[in-house]
Amino acid sequence: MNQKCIGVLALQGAFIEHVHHLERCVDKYGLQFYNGVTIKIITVRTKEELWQCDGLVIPGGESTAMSLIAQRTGFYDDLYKFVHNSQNSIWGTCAGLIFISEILSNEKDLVKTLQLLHVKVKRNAFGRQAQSFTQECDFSSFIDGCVDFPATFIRAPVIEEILDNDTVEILFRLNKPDSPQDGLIVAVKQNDNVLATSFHPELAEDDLRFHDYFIRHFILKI
Ligand SMILES: NC(=O)CC[C@H](N)C(=O)O
Repeated sequence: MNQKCIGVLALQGAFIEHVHHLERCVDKYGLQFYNGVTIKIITVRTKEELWQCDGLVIPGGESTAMSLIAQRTGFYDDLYKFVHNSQNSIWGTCAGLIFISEILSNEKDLVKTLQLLHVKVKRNAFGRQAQSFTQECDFSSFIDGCVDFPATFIRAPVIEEILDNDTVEILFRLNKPDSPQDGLIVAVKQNDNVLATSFHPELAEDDLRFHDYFIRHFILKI
């Protein structure tokens, strides 16, 4: 059977919102638009669940807690192996982005990252919870016609530096004229299997465009 399984890491954080968005993509677009491929969505807490997957979404939450739980439960090594296999597709959002990154520029000792994405990341780069915001972003350079995506940033990280320009491509820089945040890198991809966003597309109510993009381009490669 032509099936792909997408796991959402459920150790900690905002995983259920990703599950719901992915399930709604499957209900809405499904076989007809996904080249006849059946997509199965599962939550991942164990090695057995992980190794069934073709792709893994690592959600937002708290990267310190996520990495600690992964280490304490002995899951870190499997996660490391899984994400470093280029056959698998990985999407990190917010804390998930931090967890997959190679280097942190601040609070380094608090997170043991998976060292997958060749970038340097700054945690909590926009300040505290109170400085969280939602901004309409034009993603049409990589998602057809998507000129008005409501991207929510919650104690979000930014990508301070791309460490390998051959593999990492900047997808989006913040467009905030007259603000010190203008031009900050908040979405990248690495090769054709790793996606990372500072913001939370799973919190865009009734907007499935980002999850559909992940399924099409990273899981199905269409
Ligand atoms: N919304 C989020 O995922 C916040 C990330 C959190 N600030 C961290 O460092 O892990």
